Amino acid sequence: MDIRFTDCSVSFGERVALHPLTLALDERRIGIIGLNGSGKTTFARLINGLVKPTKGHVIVNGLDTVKDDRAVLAEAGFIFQNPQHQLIMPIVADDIAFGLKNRGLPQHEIAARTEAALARFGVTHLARRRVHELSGGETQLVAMASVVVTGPKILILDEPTNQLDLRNRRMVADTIDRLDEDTIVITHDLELVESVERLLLFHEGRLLADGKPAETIRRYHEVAGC
Ligand SMILES: Nc1ncnc2c1ncn2[C@@H]1O[C@H](COP(=O)(O)OP(=O)(O)OP(=O)(O)O)[C@@H](O)[C@H]1O
Repeated sequence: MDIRFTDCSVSFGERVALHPLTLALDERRIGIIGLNGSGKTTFARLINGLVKPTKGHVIVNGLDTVKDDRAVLAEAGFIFQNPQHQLIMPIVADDIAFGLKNRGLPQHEIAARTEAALARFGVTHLARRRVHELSGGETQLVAMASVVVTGPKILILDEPTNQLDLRNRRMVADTIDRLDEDTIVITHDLELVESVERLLLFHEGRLLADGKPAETIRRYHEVAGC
């Protein structure tokens, strides 16, 4: 990935969610940690243009998140903290096909790509299931398949193991590890980011640490006071 933040800040009314930040990200595996409300999600949403900078610019693989907003959405896929909210169609396979239909692809290509995405995430057996009947782990895998099928180069995952039991957590973590796409993972699950190439720590809307996981996690314990 090639993501550049230039003097970028975000305010919601009076509240500063992100203080001015200049930063370049070019690793394949990046993690983001920090206390609740520290600015992690705001930072991540800047990357695919869901949040626009109040000041400054964010450039993602050469695209400006304000000027090229549609192209940025295609470049960087976002899997939300509660992925059930991003599943739109009632049936799993239809949900995975939805983004492809929107792009006007021919039916045979939609069918082939949907099938490949189901297989890639190990959810072929769930193709005809209702999305609201899926377990937490299944929902996470289907949400990843629905985003990845459209071909983003970067995947942003917001707390992907939140609320998963030990087995589903392991399955989702292994799936993330094997992704070909570049990933940015926001999490409170420190095990999930202990082997990323670069780990960022946000605190009160500022980037407080940025480096190898062990050192960033040490700083996190310091600011958390435990
Ligand atoms: N749309 C919004 N409108 C107003 N304030 C917002 C909005 N989005 C975020 N904030 C505020 O910005 C700050 C940073 O929020 P953000 O969601 O980025 O934190 P976070 O580190 O992801 O938190 P968590 O771990 O709890 O998910 C918080 O004080 C939050 O209340």
